Amino acid sequence: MTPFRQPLGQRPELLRMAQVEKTFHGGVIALRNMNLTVNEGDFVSLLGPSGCGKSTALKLVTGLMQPTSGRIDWAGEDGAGEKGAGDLGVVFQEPTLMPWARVMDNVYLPFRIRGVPFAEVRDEVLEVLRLVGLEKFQRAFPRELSGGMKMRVSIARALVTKPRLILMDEPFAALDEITRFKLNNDLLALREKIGCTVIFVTHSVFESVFLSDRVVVMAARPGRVIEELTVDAPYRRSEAFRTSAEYARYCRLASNALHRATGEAA
Ligand SMILES: Nc1ncnc2c1ncn2[C@@H]1O[C@H](COP(=O)(O)OP(=O)(O)OP(=O)(O)O)[C@@H](O)[C@H]1O
Repeated sequence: MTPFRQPLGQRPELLRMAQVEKTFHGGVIALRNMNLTVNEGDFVSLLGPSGCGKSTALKLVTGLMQPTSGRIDWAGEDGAGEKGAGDLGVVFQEPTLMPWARVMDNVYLPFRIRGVPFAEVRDEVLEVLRLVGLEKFQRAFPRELSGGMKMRVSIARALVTKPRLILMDEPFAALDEITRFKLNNDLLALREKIGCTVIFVTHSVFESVFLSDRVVVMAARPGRVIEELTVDAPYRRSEAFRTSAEYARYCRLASNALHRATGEAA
């Protein structure tokens, strides 16, 4: 059984942040005593007010930025291990595509960086484009695509290497509401097919509840986790879930937690 089909309490641990602190030059304490465990198959949203350190937490998980103190440990490593490039896929708010390259070449990029010839991974590139619904646009250039389509390319590029963990930093924040709903639905369908683990940063209570099985609420100054809400509603979630009393109840709980987080920061 893929881990995300297992009950939350029974999934193997993937990643643990323990008492992580990040202080930037100039003395800004972005995170202090940040504790978070992510298990294989989890869809975890980091929800919190602006400046509470959500993006900093993601950057620390990538290993491109180091904590000032505390530990970030990965299952199966002794704690000091470097992440293999195939272990992480990252999607940002801006799709950050190469404008001069066709869709298929943008998606091929993570392999090209590793020196893998296109012929060897052509099938993987086309398969992931099919999964995000863009197989007909494989030869298009980014300028020919809508904002939502560019984001799909960015997601395809993050998924093409089949990473253990996908990090998403407000990927849909710049999109209109209808496109955002559609991409939320499609992201869950993709997860259903691929079974990946996701850490998803968002400001949106509605988005976090719709997507996640765990909503982790953070407070600012200093940034840290203050509450966690388990969304115990079955996947695959549909429009019926989006309009259900159950969804409204979870949104109310998450919204109250966010108010407490903001109140703590005031
Ligand atoms: N490179 C940096 N140098 C100094 N301060 C920084 C740096 N990066 C982030 N910060 C500060 O650290 C704090 C946390 O920033 P971060 O971007 O992680 O928050 P966030 O929750 O993702 O915010 P938002 O939701 O607005 O994107 C903020 O006060 C920010 O100004």
